[in-house]
Amino acid sequence: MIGLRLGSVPCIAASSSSIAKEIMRTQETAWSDRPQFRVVSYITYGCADFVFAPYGPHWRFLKQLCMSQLLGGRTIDQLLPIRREEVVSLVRSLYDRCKVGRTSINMGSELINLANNVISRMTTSHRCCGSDGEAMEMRTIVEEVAELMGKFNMADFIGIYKNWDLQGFDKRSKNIRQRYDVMMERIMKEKEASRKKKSGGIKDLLDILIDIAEDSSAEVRLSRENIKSFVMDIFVAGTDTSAVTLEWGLAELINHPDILRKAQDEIEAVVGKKRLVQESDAANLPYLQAIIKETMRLHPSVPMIPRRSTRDTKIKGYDVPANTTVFINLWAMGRDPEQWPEPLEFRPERFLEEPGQQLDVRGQHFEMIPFGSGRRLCPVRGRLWRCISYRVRWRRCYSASIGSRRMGGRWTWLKD
Ligand code: HEM
Repeated sequence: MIGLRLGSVPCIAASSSSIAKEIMRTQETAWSDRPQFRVVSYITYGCADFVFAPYGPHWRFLKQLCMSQLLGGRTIDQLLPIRREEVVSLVRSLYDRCKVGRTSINMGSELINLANNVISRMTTSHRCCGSDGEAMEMRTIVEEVAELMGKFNMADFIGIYKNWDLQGFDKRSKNIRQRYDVMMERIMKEKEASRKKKSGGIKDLLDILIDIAEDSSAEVRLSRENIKSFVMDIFVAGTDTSAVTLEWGLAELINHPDILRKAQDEIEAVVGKKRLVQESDAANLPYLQAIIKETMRLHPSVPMIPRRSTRDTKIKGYDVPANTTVFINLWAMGRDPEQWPEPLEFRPERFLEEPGQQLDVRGQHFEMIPFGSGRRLCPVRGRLWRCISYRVRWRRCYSASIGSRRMGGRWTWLKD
């Protein structure tokens, strides 16, 4: 654990599973808040969303909605056909392009499109990568938000910079929010008009949110800002994370043909060659699951989880004042030699063979918490993302022909 002061803000960098456990489990109630960064505050209508909502009654209400309705098992199951259609459409398009000898395909952008389309159709019933300008605008906004949120903003840490926009982040955030607001107003008005005309059918997440906002007996009335910022949450929290994980997984498989072969063998044995893998097959594909865990261990798509203390606490005997920001460093935890023998090796077998390493990723085993832990654990935690896609910081382009050759010239598990 390292305690430091970033400007005027006391911070802790936590890089071991025992400290993560102390913060996220033993002292959970003191550490369930998130730091209020300036860019985030602009973009989320003053933290009216879920991801950055202060820990309190509003967050609790949204959490309960997420678990019971918005991202609950029933909704996720009802929206399965959307995920399946998008995955099949990508696989067909890759296969067709390989067949006509297209030499290189940028898998990073294919996978981010896939993740965007799945999230967009589940949320608003519209594809994100359609030809219309609105779809592209949503994608651009999500990319800009993700980029801005990842930057170090001096105004968050150094008091004298609070009133100056030296890095131009305030201006950019206001511009993004304005564009997003115009677009969401249009989408919501269309949705409200279409809801008047038809009833019944499968509801997307925006339908569910509008239902709740119109429910006069609801414990908390959702405002328009709450709805817009929640939709933004789903896009920002759901697309890049899923896409990055999948792209790293592909990169590791291409670089480890023996592991790829084993995964193919498992799929051929369990699923056969006549159909595509389905979400429901996952439980019977332990080696594939181990590959995904190993990918998340080495390449967590959320490398640092930010939390904030709401009262004075003690961590490992040290006094930690209220309003301290902690960065839980999942990247370092996944590479900790104390926990992982040969930590830099990509070896999925460690999750199947080695005693004590049969970990799951739902926040109970602190050696590896890619979805976080405790009350603020990711509500999806491995349910939805399995079927979506990928993107990454380095090595953006992969050659589909290399992938195909490495798979023995056949897209065996991809082929319908
Ligand atoms: C590989 C995919 C994903 C990973 C690795 C991931 C990881 C995470 C992590 C580490 C957190 C912080 C947890 C904490 O503070 O303890 C989080 C929070 C969250 N994630 Fe995910 N996530 C993924 C996919 C998704 C998807 C697909 C969605 C939505 C459709 C989503 C929605 C959220 C939300 C709403 C929160 C905030 C929860 C809260 O603050 O109470 N995530 N996620």
